[in-house]
Amino acid sequence: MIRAHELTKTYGTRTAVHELTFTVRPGTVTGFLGPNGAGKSTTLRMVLGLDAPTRGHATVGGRPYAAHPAPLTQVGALLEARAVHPGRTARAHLHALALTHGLPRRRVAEVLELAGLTGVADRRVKGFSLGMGQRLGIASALLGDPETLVLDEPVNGLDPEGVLWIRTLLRSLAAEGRTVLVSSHLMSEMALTADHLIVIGRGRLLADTTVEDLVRRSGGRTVRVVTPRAADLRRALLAAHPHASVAAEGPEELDVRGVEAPGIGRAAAELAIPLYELTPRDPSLEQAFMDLTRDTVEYQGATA
Ligand SMILES: Nc1ncnc2c1ncn2[C@@H]1O[C@H](COP(=O)(O)OP(=O)(O)OP(=O)(O)O)[C@@H](O)[C@H]1O
Repeated sequence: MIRAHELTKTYGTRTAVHELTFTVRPGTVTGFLGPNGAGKSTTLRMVLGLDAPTRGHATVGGRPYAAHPAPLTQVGALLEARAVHPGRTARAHLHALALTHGLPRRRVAEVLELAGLTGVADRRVKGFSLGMGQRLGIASALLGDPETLVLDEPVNGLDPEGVLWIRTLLRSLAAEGRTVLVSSHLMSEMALTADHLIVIGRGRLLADTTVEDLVRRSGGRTVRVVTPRAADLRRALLAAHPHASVAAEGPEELDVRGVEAPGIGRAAAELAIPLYELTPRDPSLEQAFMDLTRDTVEYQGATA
């Protein structure tokens, strides 16, 4: 379990994290989401005792990270910055880590296997691709068989196979009852990996909820309709369903909210209006995320 209570970090006059309070529960993957510069890394660094909060506090397994006698067996962490000696092999790096933390040597072979690095274990880390480096970071995080995992942008630089591997790994670690907190700026990735989401923007909490709830809040399902008589169908739908919203997306295209596909089909049939397409659409989670964080994005592009 991770708890943050009114966690705040200021740099001079700039507030990077503002009174964040949240709980990350065991047995689930919790996604920590926010646009670039939202304060995710700063928050994770405070949770891991690498940055001192200006105010507030965070605990992991009931104590501040630094108060654990053997932190690596409590919390495994992958942060964006890699601190691996480039001249060392992956195996040597993990051995050194195991040795300094009093962990059994046999664990090294286990985590190399778990991270899919057995075949390259005796190569020097400086020759590793970004994806192999991420795998080594995750192997290091798992070395102490920790109850809690904190991973900052773990899928960065991974190929699709690597992304799938991380997703499956995180879900199985959570299924074993561990606490898994994973940050990302990619909503689509989190939707496939996380059960629960904590969303921040400009250092403030924007949502602490499930993926389904976020979809519901973003307005629910719509139906795309393509018909040569869009204007007639729009009038008929609005007359029969005054609370529906029917937006013209083009001369032959409607976006209907508040009437399900069968209702639209029946209304069209009654007026003998031909339908070329009737497609229920779930709101894109990416859209839900953008709606939520729109006002907090630091660097907006022309299309934002
Ligand atoms: N050491 C520092 N000194 C001054 N400002 C900092 C420092 N570290 C972070 N910040 C600022 O704090 C804010 C939050 O940064 P942080 O790296 O935590 O965001 P993030 O959500 O992890 O972003 P990204 O997805 O881009 O990694 C940013 O505006 C950043 O410029």
